[in-house]
Amino acid sequence: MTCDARHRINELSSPYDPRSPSPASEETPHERSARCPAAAGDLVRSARRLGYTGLNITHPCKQTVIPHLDELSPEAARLGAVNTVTFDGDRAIGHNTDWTGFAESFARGLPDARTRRIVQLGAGGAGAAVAHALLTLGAGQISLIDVHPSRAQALSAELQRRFSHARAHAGDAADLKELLREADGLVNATPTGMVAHPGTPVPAELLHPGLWVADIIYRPMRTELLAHAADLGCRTLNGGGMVVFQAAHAFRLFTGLTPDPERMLAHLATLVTT
Ligand SMILES: NC(=O)C1=CN([C@@H]2O[C@H](COP(=O)(O)OP(=O)(O)OC[C@H]3O[C@@H](n4cnc5c(N)ncnc54)[C@H](O)[C@@H]3O)[C@@H](O)[C@H]2O)C=CC1
Ligand SMILES: O=C1C[C@@](O)(C(=O)O)C[C@@H](O)[C@@H]1O
Repeated sequence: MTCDARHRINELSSPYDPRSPSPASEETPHERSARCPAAAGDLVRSARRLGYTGLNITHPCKQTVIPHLDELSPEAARLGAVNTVTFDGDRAIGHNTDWTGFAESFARGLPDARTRRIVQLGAGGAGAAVAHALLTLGAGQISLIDVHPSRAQALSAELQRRFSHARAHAGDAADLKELLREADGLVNATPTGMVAHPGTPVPAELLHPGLWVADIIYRPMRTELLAHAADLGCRTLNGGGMVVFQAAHAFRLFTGLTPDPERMLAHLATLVTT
């Protein structure tokens, strides 16, 4: 759930924090993002009281919401991140459909891609879900690179514990050229390339036609990285599939119904036109 949606819920229920110095509508974006994690528990309680069936949770609340839940699905517990909450009577249950969303998108979009060695940029929340999906699908080894090396090291240590020591390691940005030369695929799980953060996280000259390249950014669908990769003849996967399938899986949890992903993908294409 976005902060704006949360504001709407707060307007319907009692204010979540009477000590708040300024009404939500007057907050700066910085103030708003600073209070989001702290408000997660109040939000879950308000939504339950108002009769919501469930919620989607987004950055930066996917971890901070966990202490306010009664139960986690096994995968949400393993990942330590929740993007979907369902209510079952009085119980709030946390799920993670980011990783299943990426897994389904990857399996459909690059069905026979070699996954012996993969380089992944970005070891944040979405990066954790993507790496978990790739290793669950059978990837041999993932090299994680992040501008904050400690994040790549922490995620790699978690993946080693969850899968095996040999299947994840934290790489150094200085070794990117070498790592890509040996790799079957590259995944961008950083914000670099978004409309708000233009550019590419990998210089075009480091790409080669033997790589498949996946980007989880979906605004724009064709990032600079994907454009360079496609020009070289690489197989590419955009972020539209992940966002659609994580939503489809959440919808199934909320309603018990399986939505039509083709229709959702077509609809997304009309919404994201850049
Ligand atoms: N398709 C989808 O359904 C989804 C897509 N996303 C996309 O994934 C992006 C990342 O989201 P989160 O993981 O939640 O953000 P985050 O802020 O938790 O993690 C991003 C990570 O990337 C690192 N980073 C930034 N620039 C880098 C660079 N040039 N090279 C290496 N590392 C770099 C940061 O240090 C950080 O650790 C978002 O900006 C969004 O575009 C996120 C969630 C779902
Ligand atoms: O991170 C995201 C994106 C999202 O917040 C959205 O705005 O569509 C929905 C979340 O379920 C997902 O995990």
